[in-house]
Amino acid sequence: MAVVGLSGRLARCYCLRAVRSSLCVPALQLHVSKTAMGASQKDFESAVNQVKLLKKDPGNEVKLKLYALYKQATEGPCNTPKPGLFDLINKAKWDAWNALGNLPKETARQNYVDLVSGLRSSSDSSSQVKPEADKKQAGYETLVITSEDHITKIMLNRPAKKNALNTQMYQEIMLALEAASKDDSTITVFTGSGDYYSSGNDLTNFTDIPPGGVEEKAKNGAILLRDFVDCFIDFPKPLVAVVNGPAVGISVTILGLFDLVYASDRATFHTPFSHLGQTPEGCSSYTFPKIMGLAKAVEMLIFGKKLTAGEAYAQGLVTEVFPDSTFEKEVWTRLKAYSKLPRNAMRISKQIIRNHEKEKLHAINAEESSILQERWLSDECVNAVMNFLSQKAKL
Ligand SMILES: CCCC/C=C/CC(=O)SCCNC(=O)CCNC(=O)[C@H](O)C(C)(C)COP(=O)(O)OP(=O)(O)OC[C@H]1O[C@@H](n2cnc3c(N)ncnc32)[C@H](O)[C@@H]1OP(=O)(O)O
Repeated sequence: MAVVGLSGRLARCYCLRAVRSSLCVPALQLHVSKTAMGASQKDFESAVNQVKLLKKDPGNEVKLKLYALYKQATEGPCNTPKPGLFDLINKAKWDAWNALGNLPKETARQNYVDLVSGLRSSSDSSSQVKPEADKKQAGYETLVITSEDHITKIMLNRPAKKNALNTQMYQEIMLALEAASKDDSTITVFTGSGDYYSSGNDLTNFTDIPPGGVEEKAKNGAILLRDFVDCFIDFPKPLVAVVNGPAVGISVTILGLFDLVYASDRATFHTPFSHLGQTPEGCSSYTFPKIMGLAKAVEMLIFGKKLTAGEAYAQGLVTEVFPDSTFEKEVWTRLKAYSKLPRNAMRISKQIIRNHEKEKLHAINAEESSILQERWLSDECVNAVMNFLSQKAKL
């Protein structure tokens, strides 16, 4: 899939269209092996046909699962080369298949049959009221995604690395946002697992140099950054950050694109771009001065002043601060009440509030990404990253 080289927005549209079409019951485009024998094979073939007749689209997660089980059942364990980082669709499919490891073909066949049977019964009873059970969505490695009470919660889940955003996490977040924009939820919530909200960009992202060298690496990084931030600019539903602990770098800057930011009093907000030889992203060069005034934005974005939750609240970046001891309880009670508000009214209100700035934000995002592409090649940035990686420096 040719994502690289297309402009960010076009690439994202292309990519999301491709998710929808290429994951659309992929197993059905392949031939069923006629060599495997037995009743289970017959059930399997029948299940493959039944997928075509489902009344309701089962969603990308389930389609990925079906794809993986189909491949495992017909070809065995995944032994094809891993697609490139930016080949999002094929990588998602490869990851799903590869995650099945050495699952025997017979078991994969059976699991496929069971999954289709479950889908058929839920499809047949789709007019019934669905239970609001907390459901962890499969297929994500760096995120835990649950849907409950009309809230989709996207939890950054690399606590041992302080939820640093590696390339896979950026890509999974984009897929999760696309899915959340279409699901039944009324609001979408980001939070972190463990003691940090997020330590920002994973600095080891800079170490994996492609054959085209550091220039290609920087170019790919700028495309990824632009696509990632575009997803937040375009997200149609109310977006809430539940900032459970310290937040650094890009996890802070994109807060300017959120609709509500709730913070524990343990949270801090740090954008040490100059220290890292880098420059602001996430549209913060525009949103921060607008939110907090030029003087305070400069202190954060140029001089890297770390704000406490109370300071961030005083400057308008945070909606409300809660004591850490009661943070989860108070915030989720509030969000559950909000999630019962009429969905369309909230979505349309968000559009009215945000739409007239969208084009401007996309342009700012493009400019910030392209400036960073140059910065990542500078000695200032390379030295700062090397210092962190060689454990000579921390924030
Ligand atoms: C492609 C899009 C690019 C967009 C660009 C965005 C710009 C930014 O986001 S700039 C911000 C970058 N972030 C940092 O510079 C933070 C670096 N981390 C630290 O300074 C410290 O780890 C910390 C202050 C966040 C936490 O210190 P603490 O002593 O409490 O914990 P550690 O032992 O350092 O961390 C545990 C573990 O996690 C690893 N880690 C933490 N943050 C990052 C990170 N951002 N990138 C890579 N790895 C990180 C840390 O190395 C430790 O790993 P080990 O246990 O393996 O040693």
